[in-house]
Amino acid sequence: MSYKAVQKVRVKVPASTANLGPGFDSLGMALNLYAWIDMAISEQTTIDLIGDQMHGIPTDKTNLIYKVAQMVFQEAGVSHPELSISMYSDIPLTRGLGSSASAIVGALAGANALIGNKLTEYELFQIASRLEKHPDNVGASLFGGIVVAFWDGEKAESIRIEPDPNLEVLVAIPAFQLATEKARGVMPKQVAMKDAVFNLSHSSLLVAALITGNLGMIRHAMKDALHQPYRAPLIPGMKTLLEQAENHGALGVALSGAGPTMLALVDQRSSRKAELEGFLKETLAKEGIEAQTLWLKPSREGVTTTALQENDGDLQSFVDKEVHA
Ligand SMILES: Nc1ncnc2c1ncn2[C@@H]1O[C@H](COP(=O)(O)OP(=O)(O)OP(=O)(O)O)[C@@H](O)[C@H]1O
Ligand SMILES: N[C@@H](CCO)C(=O)O
Repeated sequence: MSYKAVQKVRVKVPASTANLGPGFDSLGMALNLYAWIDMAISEQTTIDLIGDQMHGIPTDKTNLIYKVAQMVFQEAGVSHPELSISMYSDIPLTRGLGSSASAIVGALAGANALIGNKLTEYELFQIASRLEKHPDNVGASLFGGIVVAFWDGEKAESIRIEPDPNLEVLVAIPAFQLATEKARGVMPKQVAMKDAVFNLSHSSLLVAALITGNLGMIRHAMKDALHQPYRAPLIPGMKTLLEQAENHGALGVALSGAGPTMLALVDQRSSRKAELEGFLKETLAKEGIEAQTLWLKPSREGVTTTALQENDGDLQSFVDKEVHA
């Protein structure tokens, strides 16, 4: 991490999947699907959103990235009211792949780089958790790998786990959006003790399986009684996928974050990948849901920043040359 203030910075931030089934609001994994943000201190604020992914995102000072950057400056006791911001993202919005967390973490890291990293990663994690109100997506986007975390309303703590090298991730991204707020709204305010114990034991077992590389245990551990049963009616086909994907080659299956994306963990050595992908797509199609499938890997790296020089190209040309190369 650089401690020298820079004029212009390029941020690369990974997508993330939260919960991994039983770890509601406490487990997250960074994925190798990325967003990029260029940020510079400027005379006048401009916000340039590149690509098809960003429909509906404001381009004035109400923009989340602008607002989060200002929080960093305020926390560090500096004033930079005008910023030039460009963003490009391959992370679909409002689908359960942590788009809001990527925007928050990207903005925190970018603004912090512009002021010579005055805030620590731990401080950024506190701000990010406060903003998202849960630490799972932001922890994964910030630290990379698999993150086990809590946020108690005041502070967040986390430990990062190195993902097993054989872990691969298949996501099925439905063509409709589901806001986290809506998917949290269907959950009960109180849960039965037996469901709490169910999740404690399964989440703990899942963490142990991920740490020890016991991939065969994932099918037993990746079960949830706290949020998926309530969210299933919002995603037709989800119940069938949860019940049957393991019979088609998945190590385990879960709703990704607040959905609607469905996620399967897969051993990359599996010979049944095509079968699993077909099963996910066909199950959703039977319910009239068109879904895009993507094969991903855990992203070992969290958010990174690179100082840009005057003559470095803009984000659009970087995306054309490097991302879509
Ligand atoms: N680059 C961005 N700039 C500004 N706002 C963004 C950006 N990306 C996401 N958002 C905001 O975050 C909202 C999506 O957040 P939401 O928590 O509902 O879904 P998600 O983060 O994609 O999924 P999940 O949290 O379930 O993984 C968008 O509707 C938008 O308001
Ligand atoms: N843990 C969160 C992730 C979505 O932002 C949830 O499931 O609501």
